[in-house]
Amino acid sequence: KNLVVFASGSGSNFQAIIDSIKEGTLDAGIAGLITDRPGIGAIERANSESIPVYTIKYDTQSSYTEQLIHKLDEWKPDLIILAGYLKKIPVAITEKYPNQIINIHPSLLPKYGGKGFYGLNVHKAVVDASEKESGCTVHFVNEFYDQGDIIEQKKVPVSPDDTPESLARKVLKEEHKLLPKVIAEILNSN
Ligand SMILES: N[C@@H]1O[C@H](COP(=O)(O)O)[C@@H](O)[C@H]1O
Repeated sequence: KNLVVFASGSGSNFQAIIDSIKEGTLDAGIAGLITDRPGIGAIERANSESIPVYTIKYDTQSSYTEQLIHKLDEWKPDLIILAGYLKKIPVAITEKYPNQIINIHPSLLPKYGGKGFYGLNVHKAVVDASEKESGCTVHFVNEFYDQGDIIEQKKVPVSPDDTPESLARKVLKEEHKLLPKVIAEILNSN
């Protein structure tokens, strides 16, 4: 089974997928990594595994869509994974790959999701609201940020002395377990 991963940052979730394949807990291959910016940690991880990388040359929305259609036609994914990818997926792609695109988000959606909620500011909002628990969510991707059907969530307790940084570390640890697990479940159910 063929995976295509999208990332915009350090790529630790991408690495969790690579490690699960190496450990044999995920029976799949990674056809390629798509990024919207150069020089990120995810690209270094791909290079050390000789995984092909495509960096989008973003000028117009239509060329963005065309580049994605072209690359995905070439790499023929069975499943597309957004692992810390910040740019919106065009509706032409979500319609072409219904229930074949998943995203991981570092909160218990629908809380603290949507435009503007990404990275550390999610955890800052959780701590500022004195939430007792947070967590992470894997969901299908549709044309609205973080609003596709929820597939699975993992809860993480928030302790009174948690900072956004310490909470982010706790949640990221659970993300690295949840994402490969959900990918395996989807591939096994197809
Ligand atoms: N969408 C969010 O962005 C962060 C990316 O981390 P990494 O996978 O690039 O290390 C993760 O917390 C993920 O949930």
